Amino acid sequence: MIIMMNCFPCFTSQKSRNSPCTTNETNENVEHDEFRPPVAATTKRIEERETEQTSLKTFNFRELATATKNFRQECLLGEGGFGRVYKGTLQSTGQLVAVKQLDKHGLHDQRLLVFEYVSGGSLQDHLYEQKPGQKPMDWITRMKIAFGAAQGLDYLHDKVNPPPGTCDSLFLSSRVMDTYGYSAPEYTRGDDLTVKSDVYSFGVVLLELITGRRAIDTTKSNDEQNLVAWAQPIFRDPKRYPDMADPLLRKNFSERGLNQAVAITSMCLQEEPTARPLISDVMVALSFLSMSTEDGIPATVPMSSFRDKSMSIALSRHGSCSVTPFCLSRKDVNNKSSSSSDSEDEEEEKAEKEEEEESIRSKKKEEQEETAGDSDDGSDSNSEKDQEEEHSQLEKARESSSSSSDSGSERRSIDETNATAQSLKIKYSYSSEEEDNEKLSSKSSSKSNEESTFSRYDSDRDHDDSSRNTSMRINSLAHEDNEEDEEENLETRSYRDHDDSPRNTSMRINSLAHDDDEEEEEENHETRLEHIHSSKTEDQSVYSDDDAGEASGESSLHRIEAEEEEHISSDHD
Ligand SMILES: Nc1ncnc2c1ncn2[C@@H]1O[C@H](COP(=O)(O)OP(=O)(O)OP(=O)(O)O)[C@@H](O)[C@H]1O
Repeated sequence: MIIMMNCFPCFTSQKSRNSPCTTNETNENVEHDEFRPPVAATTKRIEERETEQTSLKTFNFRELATATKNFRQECLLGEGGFGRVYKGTLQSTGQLVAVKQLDKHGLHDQRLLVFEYVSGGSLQDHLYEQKPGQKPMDWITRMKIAFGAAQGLDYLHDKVNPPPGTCDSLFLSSRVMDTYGYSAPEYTRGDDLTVKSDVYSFGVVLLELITGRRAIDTTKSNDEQNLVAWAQPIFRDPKRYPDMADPLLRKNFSERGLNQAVAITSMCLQEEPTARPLISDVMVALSFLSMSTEDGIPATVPMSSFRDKSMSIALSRHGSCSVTPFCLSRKDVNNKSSSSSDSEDEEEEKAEKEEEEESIRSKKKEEQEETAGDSDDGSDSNSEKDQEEEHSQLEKARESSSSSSDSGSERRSIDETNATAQSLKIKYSYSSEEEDNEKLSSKSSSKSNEESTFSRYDSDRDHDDSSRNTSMRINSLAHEDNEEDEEENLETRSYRDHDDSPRNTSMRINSLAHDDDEEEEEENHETRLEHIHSSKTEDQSVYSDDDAGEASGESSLHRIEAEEEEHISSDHD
């Protein structure tokens, strides 16, 4: 973490800067695409070694002094919060390095950190200090940089041994102090720093990329000097997201891509560390946002890509995930005018309403099951009573939702949304087309009179001839432990709910009718995702269940079972 945060603002370009400290310019063309662990140095160890886990290398002081010509002024690259950074050439290998000399007057002793030399300048140079005639950095490049940075942080959080957080606290605290504008609120509160503190700092960098504004800019008016403070009210008002974009982009980005990037940023910058996403999920989301597409609209993100479902739900609110009820298809996005936000608002309000309703139903079901467990008799009459209660609760939720949407101002904040999203656990299961069609047809006749969440998808299906439609249903579940039992209960409940229309707790997406292009793209994403997740455990691997279905050439039915934890519905109690 410590090392890589300093590497974030740097990336390579083909041309190198000439420096008297450069003795072997051919090394400038070192391949940087692939992430490699940083190199660290300390004067306390004189032997050079490689460990199996991290490939950490140590150097002796003499070697680094020679490389930097005894830390000569002409080798000075710049100075940061830690101290000065010198360019050097390792005599043994000829490799170019940047040697950061931690401030001698601080409490760091004589510590040096060694980085691969990055020849293209810093992110700040490219974002804020463009040379005359230099083109502003485009949207996709910004997303690629964010993706690369997330990969680096993911490596440090998940793969390096020892992971960040085991470093000595003195070092950590100095570093954080010097990165004012990037430090997480828990640091100011004096709380422990965790990997989620890094996620916050990453969020600040992401916000810089989106807005083209510095984390701290004292040249701006008081209320705009601190970037995060400036952005927080905007995070709560999605209509204003497009206003956040760097004006230098001249609106050359898809609105959906921007909305998703802002949504991710907003999650990273949550006040409460536990509400922030895992960097691995941020990385996956950015892997999609950084893909160039013909129409400039980012790919839809398969929900199963994420370890924590809060990310998929947050993205789905901005029209991304391919299997969520709230997302828009590419066709929909194309049909939307870039500035229109009314229909998006409606979509979001509808999604919020559905979420609230689902939450109430789920809670009710849990209670019903508990009651059924306590007493064997009288469950029918109880269930009727419960259903009446449920109905009235749903009505209340609808009323409050519609009154807030009428006022147009009482929008749920992103923070609240994320908190709700955070508590949703979603599981997937797949079955064959035959089986699914059977289930779907028996349900379709009893489809709720209630306004369908999935009407958009249904209509897509109606206009699509493809036999490879992907179907999905979302059902609410009360318990997580015994999946098989639940599966049966789920089906029973699901059918009963249809009979009880319009209080239909079973939500279905009958079609995510992909056109051929999207189908192809989906495949590409799957490949990429598999790559990203290759180091994850088997049960986290993506699409493992899908493979069987695809092998038989059948479309698969994705069933999402959403379980809401008790605290979600506490709002409605
Ligand atoms: N690996 C590197 N390759 C090339 N230049 C580098 C490298 N690391 C740092 N520099 C340059 O050295 C200067 C100081 O870097 P440093 O990392 O100390 O700055 P910073 O990111 O502002 O510091 P801090 O992390 O303490 O906030 C920067 O201008 C940066 O461009």
